Amino acid sequence: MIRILKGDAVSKLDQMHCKRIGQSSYELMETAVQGFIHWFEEQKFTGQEIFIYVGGGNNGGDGLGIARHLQQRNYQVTVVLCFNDEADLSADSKINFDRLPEGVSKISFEDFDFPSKGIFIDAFLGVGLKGKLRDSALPIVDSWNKQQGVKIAVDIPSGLLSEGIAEEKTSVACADYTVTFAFPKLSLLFPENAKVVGELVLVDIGIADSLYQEFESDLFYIQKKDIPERHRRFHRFSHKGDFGRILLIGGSLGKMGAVVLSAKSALRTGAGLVTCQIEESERFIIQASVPEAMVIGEDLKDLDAFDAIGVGPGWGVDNREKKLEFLLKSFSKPMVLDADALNVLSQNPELLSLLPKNSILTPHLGEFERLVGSCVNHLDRMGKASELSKKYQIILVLKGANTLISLPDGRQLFNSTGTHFMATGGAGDVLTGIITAFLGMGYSPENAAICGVFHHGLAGEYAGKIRFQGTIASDIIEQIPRTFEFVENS
Ligand SMILES: NC(=O)C1=CN([C@@H]2O[C@H](COP(=O)(O)OP(=O)(O)OC[C@H]3O[C@@H](n4cnc5c(N)ncnc54)[C@H](O)[C@@H]3O)[C@@H](O)[C@H]2O)[C@H](O)CC1
Ligand SMILES: [K+]
Repeated sequence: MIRILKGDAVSKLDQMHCKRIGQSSYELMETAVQGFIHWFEEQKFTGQEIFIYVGGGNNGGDGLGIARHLQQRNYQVTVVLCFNDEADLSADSKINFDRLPEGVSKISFEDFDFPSKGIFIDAFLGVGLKGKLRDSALPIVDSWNKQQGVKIAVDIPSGLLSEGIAEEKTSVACADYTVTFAFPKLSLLFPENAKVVGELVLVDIGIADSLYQEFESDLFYIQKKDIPERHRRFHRFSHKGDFGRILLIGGSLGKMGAVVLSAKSALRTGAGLVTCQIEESERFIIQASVPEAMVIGEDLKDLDAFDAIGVGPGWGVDNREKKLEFLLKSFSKPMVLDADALNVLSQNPELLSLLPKNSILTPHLGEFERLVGSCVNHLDRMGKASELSKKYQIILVLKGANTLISLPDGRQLFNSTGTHFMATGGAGDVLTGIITAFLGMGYSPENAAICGVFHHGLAGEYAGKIRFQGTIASDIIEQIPRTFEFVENS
């Protein structure tokens, strides 16, 4: 799994990589440029003029290389020079500046009349930005933000710090896409920055995973290649018991759909036997909509028969405190707590210390803040999530665009799958079903959380490609089986 590095570690990583494999820093820049071009061509943005804002550092160097490659592919390219003097260019940028073909138009920012439409590429400032934008840079960012057309940031939107938050008042060049190199810079993963980052694209520039291990960082980025090794293998003689007996506790009058969604998701993930514990009066709803699931209408006294328990979807909070306390005291294996189970915990924080070790809590931002108090921003949220995980030795899955998993040992993992089309009622209940199913199959809680968020996000992406903003939670469930095919076979 790649680590998310901070501060000067980024340039150190580049240097070590170049030294180890005998590559020059210019060749590394060229790899980054070619990765960008590969992605760009796949997008089929055709028939428009391209304007590339270039700064004096290596981010600008990337932009100049991109200009050369695009011109060679017959695009009409203009580079907007956002530096004072050629002499100020970094060494690698100078090479790309000198290699600009005749066909690329060059114009200095001062002489640049704003065109009305085009494709805009921001290679003004990258991770070399220090502190707040200088006044001299403000008009450049302002002009960028007034342009009309597709906007693509190279590595990071100009003006955004690698670990910073774009507050309302800070000046940042907003992008529709950010094509980042090697690993996502931390700030690209913050929900507060979503509107300036746009869609996040990661370009691999060939830095070995093993090199990342030499850097201290508790932050990681989960990708597809990290998943198959975490899957449990089953064999010809595996029976439904091997795939886990799970219990889902939830639902209340008018909110039975939540348990239905969790149960279906668990079954589509591969759970062997699913039992739903619900109010007796609502039994018919489950039996009619998920015939594969069993139903228990009274409180169970003996929970030992179950491999995993998921509690909370649609449960309601009235009179649940004693039930949750009983559950936490009677089941010693890690369990999944979501939705109203989390709300009951927030109202009765003394129950937190009863949580079985490595239990998985899956709050959305609102549920999380009810648990820990309000947070100033995502950095603050990350800190509080980590504290809670360590204090109670639990796994926190903070749901959002890049769902964050906090582990009891302090590691924090960002997920890479998902789409805004998943912002729909019931998507969280689906995740509960998936994670509980993985736990029941004998996955370690850490792997159940990692595989759970990855498959859930991927199923959402597939559903979103078919249903767009009409995506509903049931569409996500339908796509779960396909995610296994993709992860294992491609
Ligand atoms: N491994 C990789 O990810 C690779 C990244 N590459 C690209 O290189 C940049 C980082 O390049 P660097 O030269 O270190 O810095 P920048 O170009 O981002 O910025 C330097 C530029 O910024 C000016 N500046 C600094 N602070 C401010 C400020 N507060 N206000 C205004 N201007 C400021 C400074 O004067 C310089 O002119 C990385 O992002 C990638 O795009 C490589 O291509 C290879 C691999
Ligand atoms: K940039």
